[in-house]
Amino acid sequence: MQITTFGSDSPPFIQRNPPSTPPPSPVQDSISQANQNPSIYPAASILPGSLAIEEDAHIPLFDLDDIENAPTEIRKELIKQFGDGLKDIGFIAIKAPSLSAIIKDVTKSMKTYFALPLEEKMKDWNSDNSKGFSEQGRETAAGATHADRKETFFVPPHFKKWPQTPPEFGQVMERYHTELTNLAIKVMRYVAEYLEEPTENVSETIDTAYNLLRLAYYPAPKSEDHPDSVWANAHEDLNALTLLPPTKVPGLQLFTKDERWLSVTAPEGSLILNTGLQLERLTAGLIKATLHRVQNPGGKYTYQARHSSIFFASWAPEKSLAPLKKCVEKITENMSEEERTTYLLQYPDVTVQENLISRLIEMGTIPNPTREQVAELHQKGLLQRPPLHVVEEFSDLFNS
Ligand SMILES: O=C(O)CCC(=O)C(=O)O
Ligand SMILES: [Fe+2]
Repeated sequence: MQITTFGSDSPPFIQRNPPSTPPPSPVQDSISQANQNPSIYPAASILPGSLAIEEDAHIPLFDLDDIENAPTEIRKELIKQFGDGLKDIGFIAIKAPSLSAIIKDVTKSMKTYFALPLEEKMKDWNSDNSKGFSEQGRETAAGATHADRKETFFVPPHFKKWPQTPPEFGQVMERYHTELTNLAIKVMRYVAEYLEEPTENVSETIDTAYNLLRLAYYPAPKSEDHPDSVWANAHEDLNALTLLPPTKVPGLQLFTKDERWLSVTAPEGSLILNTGLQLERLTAGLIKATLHRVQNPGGKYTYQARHSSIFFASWAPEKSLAPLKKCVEKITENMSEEERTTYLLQYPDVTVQENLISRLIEMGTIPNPTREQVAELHQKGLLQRPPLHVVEEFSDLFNS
């Protein structure tokens, strides 16, 4: 099965929404609390400044050239800081001045495109929502009461049906896709070095063929918008790693380990980098996918729109996400044998593709999975948080 062509409500493969029912596992506590407790997982509001996140996450900024050119001992230290940033905060920034020109072109093209009348953009809509344009209201996070307030243009690998306006759109996006694939491969080499793994275990199958680009236009809030509707509801990314340029209008927020929402910003000429569920599985949770969302920050930005170009790097569908031995040793070193066994149940030996399908079922994006699909995924230790209707339909499988 092709991974990017599921019939779904939303472009698949990108985000894991927080589950509507809190997960039982202790390691998911922060997420489940976030869902249950409105004071730490507040509904968004567009009222000026009402929920403005003024506190910045202060994500660390790295220069990959510094790492590359550093003498051995300093390189070791820089790699440690780089990996610890991903492990402890989940988001870092990397300097990318050579990409400034293409990022400018991408932003210009997408601004022109999204400013077109809706009827025009709808010509680029595809019924399976897995590529091209999607209008507002197409994507609702599981458990959320309102759809994300955004329009998107989704560019899967080998995309060919480019919009006519602006004429350079396709060429610009293809160039951006290639540049960011190269950068993702480079970043993964540093991740491998941090994990003390051979490069091929980590960066090998990051390839243009699996990487996806999502252009997002978040319209300026209007006074008639429902106060609970946000630009993008809280989620974790499903892929291996995500790269995105900082935007003029802020709005990206991460959920910290001590359960606070903080704003994610980075200097111009850099890219923000966060990691997704594929890397979480491969590292047995050593580098976890961090919960994040996008919402208008209020204040002087209250009535401003936002444009964002998000690049999702992924491994090949057949790659095994069985946790790497060294990562397992590190993360479980202080656990008892029993704790270790329980902990590792959440990271079974599954492929990228199996993980993706199970997540899409959990999110409701594949609403009617077959009995065979459910049985196989459940037997592999996936579908740990199945939607209620799936449990009811296949209760014998879940009770066995
Ligand atoms: O627009 C952004 O800043 C991030 C969007 C995002 O998290 C996503 O599309 O997965
Ligand atoms: Fe995301």
